[in-house]
Amino acid sequence: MPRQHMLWGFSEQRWRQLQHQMRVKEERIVELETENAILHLKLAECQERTKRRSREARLCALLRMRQCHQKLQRDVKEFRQSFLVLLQSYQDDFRSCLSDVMAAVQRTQLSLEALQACQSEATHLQQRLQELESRYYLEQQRRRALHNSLVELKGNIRVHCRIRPFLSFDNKLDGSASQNCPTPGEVVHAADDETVLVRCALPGRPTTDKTYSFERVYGPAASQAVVFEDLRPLLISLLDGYNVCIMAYGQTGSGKSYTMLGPHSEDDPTLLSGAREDLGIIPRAAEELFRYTLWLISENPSRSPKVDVSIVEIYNNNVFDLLAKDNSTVMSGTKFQMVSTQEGRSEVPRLTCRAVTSAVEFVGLIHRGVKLRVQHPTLVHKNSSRSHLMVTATLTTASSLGSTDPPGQALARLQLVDLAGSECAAVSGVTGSALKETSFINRSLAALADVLGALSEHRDHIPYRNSKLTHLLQDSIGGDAKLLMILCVSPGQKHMAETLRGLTFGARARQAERRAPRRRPPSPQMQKPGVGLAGSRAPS
Ligand SMILES: Nc1ncnc2c1ncn2[C@@H]1O[C@H](COP(=O)(O)OP(=O)(O)OP(=O)(O)O)[C@@H](O)[C@H]1O
Repeated sequence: MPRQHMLWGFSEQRWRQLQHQMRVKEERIVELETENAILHLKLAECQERTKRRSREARLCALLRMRQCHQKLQRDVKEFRQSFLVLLQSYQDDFRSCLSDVMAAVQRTQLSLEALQACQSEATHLQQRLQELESRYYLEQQRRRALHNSLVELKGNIRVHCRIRPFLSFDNKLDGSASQNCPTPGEVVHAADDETVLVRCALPGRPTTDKTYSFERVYGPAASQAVVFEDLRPLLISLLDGYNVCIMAYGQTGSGKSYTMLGPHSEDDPTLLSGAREDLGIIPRAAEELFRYTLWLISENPSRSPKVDVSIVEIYNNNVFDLLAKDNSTVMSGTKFQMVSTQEGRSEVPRLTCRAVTSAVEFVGLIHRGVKLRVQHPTLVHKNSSRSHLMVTATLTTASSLGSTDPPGQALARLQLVDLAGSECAAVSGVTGSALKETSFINRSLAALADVLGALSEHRDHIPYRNSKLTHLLQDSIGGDAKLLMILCVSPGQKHMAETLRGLTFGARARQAERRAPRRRPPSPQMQKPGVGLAGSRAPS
């Protein structure tokens, strides 16, 4: 080496120095290699640790995943179970709903069948109804014909006789009581429902019995209701288009006003306030008339039946409009002339005619009219009516819009008449102007007797125009109009002469028959079924 280093020019020292340095370097290399080995070792350890940790982490993750999986499995299982339960309940619900629906469908099916059965039944019933309606119409025609034949058989002019009770004023007048009578002084009796018996006992002569027959005879105990019930069927003729007249005839104090109106006096007219059972024919007929109008409306609402009322009194052969009269001055009312229309009807032009909508309103008008009626006290009784009272109710149909009926068609007329008393001036004790009244009364009643006589003899000329009374009654006591006369009779001996006259008058009147029906031809509207009064079924 020394040679070498000498060759290269290094000194020994330098050589040594380099050698030292080399050794140091080698040592350092060893050191570094050791360190490197250590580091390698550490690295290997780290790597090992890292591997182990990552393995552990993976294991943990796997474990967690497994746990999750297991939990999920459990959840799925639970969910499945609850789903199954739910499904089961849904299925149950569905089954029950299905059975409900099926039941409902079945029920609907049954209902449908029932409905179809009902529909066919309804169709059948409708056909039946139509059949019945046409049969009803035919029956209705027959009923009308039968009812009319019945009324005609009984007589278009009928007489009912009513014997009033023996009253205190009869006693005062009657000094000549018959010993043969059950009640002293009472000589007129109802022998039966159709016969009046008058026991005639004249001084110095043997007692003789006279009998008179009428369609109906009422004794003193007969109530107002019984009297009305017997004439009610006659009012039904109004519905068939016939004019009807009900009049009370009889001597002064025999009970005409009582029968027609009810008990009343000038100071206390109980027409409105009196007991129901005391009501006379006029208020009862008013109720009946409105019962008919209600019934007509129920049959055919488009017909709107209407009732117009006029009230007149015939005093001294003059016609006075009681609805136009001034309350304070009794005789200040207008006198009316009568005319005959082209159709031959008797009418009083400009007569007040009030439309009434109820029986109460109707009776209210009569109440007002009756208060204005002329009355004078007579020896027989203090409230003697000195005029004929005539209440006329005209039934019309005021057809409403759309109805086929002609508007305002007059269908029938009801006349209710309370005649003034027939009397013998000597018995009633009237003088002066009252005597003149008596003469007018008797003359008009004689004219009535003439008309009835002419009718009974079937004369061609009926003297309606001989008095205002008969002229006004022309439409009600001729042709096919129905007249019912209530012959009122006092039972006392004192009135016997007048009673016998009245009974003879009544017996003659009942023979008054028309020769052949002269009914005015029914209007087209009256021929239709269910239209107009003629086509109506009479209420029971
Ligand atoms: N059936 C009867 N029951 C009870 N009282 C009666 C009956 N009929 C009449 N009267 C009574 O007899 C009296 C006379 O009756 P009403 O006034 O009715 O007679 P009238 O015939 O109308 O008389 P006039 O013609 O004079 O007016 C009255 O007091 C009345 O109350």
